[in-house]
Amino acid sequence: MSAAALTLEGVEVRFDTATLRFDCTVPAGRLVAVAGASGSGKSTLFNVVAGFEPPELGEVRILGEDMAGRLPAERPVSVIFQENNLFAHLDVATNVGLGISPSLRLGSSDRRAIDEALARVGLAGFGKRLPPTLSGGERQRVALARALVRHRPLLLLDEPFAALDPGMRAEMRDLIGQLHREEGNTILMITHHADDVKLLADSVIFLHQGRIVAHDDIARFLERRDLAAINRFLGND
Ligand SMILES: Nc1ncnc2c1ncn2[C@@H]1O[C@H](COP(=O)(O)OP(=O)(O)OP(=O)(O)O)[C@@H](O)[C@H]1O
Repeated sequence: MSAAALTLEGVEVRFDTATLRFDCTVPAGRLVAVAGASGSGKSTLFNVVAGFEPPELGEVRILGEDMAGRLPAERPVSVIFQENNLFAHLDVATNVGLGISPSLRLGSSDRRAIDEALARVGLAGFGKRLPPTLSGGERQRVALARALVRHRPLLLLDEPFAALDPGMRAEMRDLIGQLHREEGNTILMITHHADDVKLLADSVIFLHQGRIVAHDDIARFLERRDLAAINRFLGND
């Protein structure tokens, strides 16, 4: 049997005012929405997986490997945040190149890979532009291109559409769906929008007060009526 993309086993994070506990197994190749009210623990879950928040207890495994002691840069993970994923003073191609080589030692095949990734996200010819001259949607697509050249098996998207208008949201959603189908990677995506869940995710991790209270295939999740927090999220009466 192939290893799960992600396993959280007895993971516990303690803050002054909250203790969060996570247990879940995400099979490889899924596009999982991570949802829940503000303060339910979504960002903390991502921080634990990416290595920014070492848990007090428990084990984080990615593709079967224990991540204990592995720094964020050493984990097979890429993260895209809501905003500020790019260095404003570096052009688009250089920002993407950082995904290949943090010291920017780039050969000609690397430059081809950068151009190819920009083309895949619909930004062919944007290489020399500086991030402040791009729209919010374009900047997020540059961040996606950088994730593409990294080829990490696990991609964490922390509300990647939050700063975008509805038209750009829909475009980004389509692009992420398409790239996920092409790459066959595993994606976890935090969202506050039921539409993103319905249109993009194949399964859902739903958090409530620092616990994963549901982890369902999308069809089962949309039928749930047993938890008030999920009803609120889905807009059920
Ligand atoms: N560094 C920290 N120090 C103390 N408490 C924290 C810290 N980070 C998170 N918490 C607490 O942990 C809980 C979960 O926070 P978290 O940011 O993970 O929620 P969230 O679901 O991502 O919220 P939002 O949707 O508002 O971003 C909250 O009670 C929060 O106050």
